[in-house]
Amino acid sequence: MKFSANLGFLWNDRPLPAAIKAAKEAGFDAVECHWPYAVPASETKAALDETGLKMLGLNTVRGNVTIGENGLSALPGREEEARAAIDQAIQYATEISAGAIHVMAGNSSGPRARKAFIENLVNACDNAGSDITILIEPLNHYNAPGYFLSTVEQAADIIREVAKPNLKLMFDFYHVQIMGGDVTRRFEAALPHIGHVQIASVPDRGSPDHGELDYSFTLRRVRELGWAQPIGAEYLPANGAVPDLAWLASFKD
Ligand SMILES: O=C(O)C(=O)[C@@H](O)CO
Ligand SMILES: [Mg+2]
Repeated sequence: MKFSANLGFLWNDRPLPAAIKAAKEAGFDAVECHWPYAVPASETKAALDETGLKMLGLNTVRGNVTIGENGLSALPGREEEARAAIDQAIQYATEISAGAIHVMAGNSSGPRARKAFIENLVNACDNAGSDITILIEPLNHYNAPGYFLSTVEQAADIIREVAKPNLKLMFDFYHVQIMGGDVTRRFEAALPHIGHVQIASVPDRGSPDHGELDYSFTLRRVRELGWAQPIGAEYLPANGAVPDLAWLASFKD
């Protein structure tokens, strides 16, 4: 299997270009991040070019994080800000040839929120073009209480309704296990919609070699089902930002 280092959590104690180089030295096949915007895209691109790693994805900004905002795209009345966040992400992703943008929904619920989310996703898919995948990710209700999107089934409904070929599901096993479990069957059912896969141990969101999910089984099944893209290692290192990587050698090709 191939793995992508999620630099939102791994090596997040250093500037993004240095984190990209650390991921390369550690043997990752790709990288992904959360919010790279403080670093000029030219600097991120230079590190990607130097290491030969691809940036698989980045997120749209969350809004006012000091009051707990967690995305803008499913917030009725905030359409202008949501569009600006999507435009910003598309521009950055284009400059660094990133593969995907995770459009963050935000904390909301109900039909007006759904309508706003769908309209923003249509706009994101149309403006991103065919080289950039737009991702939506269900988040669990412990880490993201009140988040608009919490299950893969809800996300699949939205993907069907938006009906754009470049809209896909971010299937994060950590969140999916917490929100109902049965992860292997649900992965298989969602497979046609999946655009990226992420992992972490449950419930502590640590390295994927412990906890209630057995990734040596789960990832074997993921591979048997034909998934060949790098899997995002999105976990919280046990001792700060430098990750424990014993798991990587045992899971990698
Ligand atoms: O929290 C996650 O899981 C993610 O993948 C992030 O991109 C959302 O902040
Ligand atoms: Mg995730």
